[in-house]
Amino acid sequence: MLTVDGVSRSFGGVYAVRDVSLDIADGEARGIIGPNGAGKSTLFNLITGHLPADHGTISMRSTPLNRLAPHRRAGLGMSIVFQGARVFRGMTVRENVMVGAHTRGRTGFAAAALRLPPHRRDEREIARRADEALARVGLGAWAGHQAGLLPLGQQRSMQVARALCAQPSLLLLDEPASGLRAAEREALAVLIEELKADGLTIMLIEHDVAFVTRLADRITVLDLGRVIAEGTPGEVRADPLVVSAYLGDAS
Ligand SMILES: Nc1ncnc2c1ncn2[C@@H]1O[C@H](COP(=O)(O)OP(=O)(O)OP(=O)(O)O)[C@@H](O)[C@H]1O
Repeated sequence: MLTVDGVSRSFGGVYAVRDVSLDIADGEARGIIGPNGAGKSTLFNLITGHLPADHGTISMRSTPLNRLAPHRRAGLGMSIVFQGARVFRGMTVRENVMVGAHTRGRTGFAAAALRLPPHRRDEREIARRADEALARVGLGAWAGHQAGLLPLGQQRSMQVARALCAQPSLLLLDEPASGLRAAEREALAVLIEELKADGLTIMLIEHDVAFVTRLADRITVLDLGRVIAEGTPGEVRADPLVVSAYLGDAS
């Protein structure tokens, strides 16, 4: 599905991501863990095209991505839920989700967010897709409600629906469980399991090792921008390098 080959990115001479290579199989759930500042979010931004790489190549289903802008990559089936993704609180849940489809539609994300006049036919189709995505994450009944009224856990599901509205084959989730209470985490974990069962390929950045261990087929561990370990959750947790760099007492 996705191949990252020797990718590096530095800021002011300091590597945020250094010579990282990954191969994500179709239908795989890949966890990305590592201490603060390890380069996890930067890696996602390199994959989505929100940041250009200094070196290396990224390809999706053998299509080289390096020269493609984020919306072109989205068009190839890649969708991201950013860390702390924005909720338009005064808009309805459906409208919040429709914003996601505009990354693939003719009208842009900004126009959607500002509610500029869209193309009508596009708009009907996008509303239909948004309702489908909302039903998929269990928020069908909330479509017409103001997004700001949703509890945090359901706002997170709404953001997943926003990403699903673009009909991705690869879904990137950057710390989707952060700030959620135990019951909300559990609901999100079940949703991610269901999406995986539907055949979606998933990349998941998460600090909560138990959460990522439960969901990931394989885990990649970053430290100081480099991959220091990769394997099944069991292999990674047993790796002495990982224990000293990251897991510490949590292992
Ligand atoms: N736009 C930027 N400008 C300058 N430095 C940056 C930028 N983005 C990231 N960095 C630096 O790159 C390194 C990696 O940051 P990144 O946010 O990718 O780590 P992370 O593993 O996602 O961390 P966290 O778990 O805290 O979210 C850090 O040292 C960070 O300060």
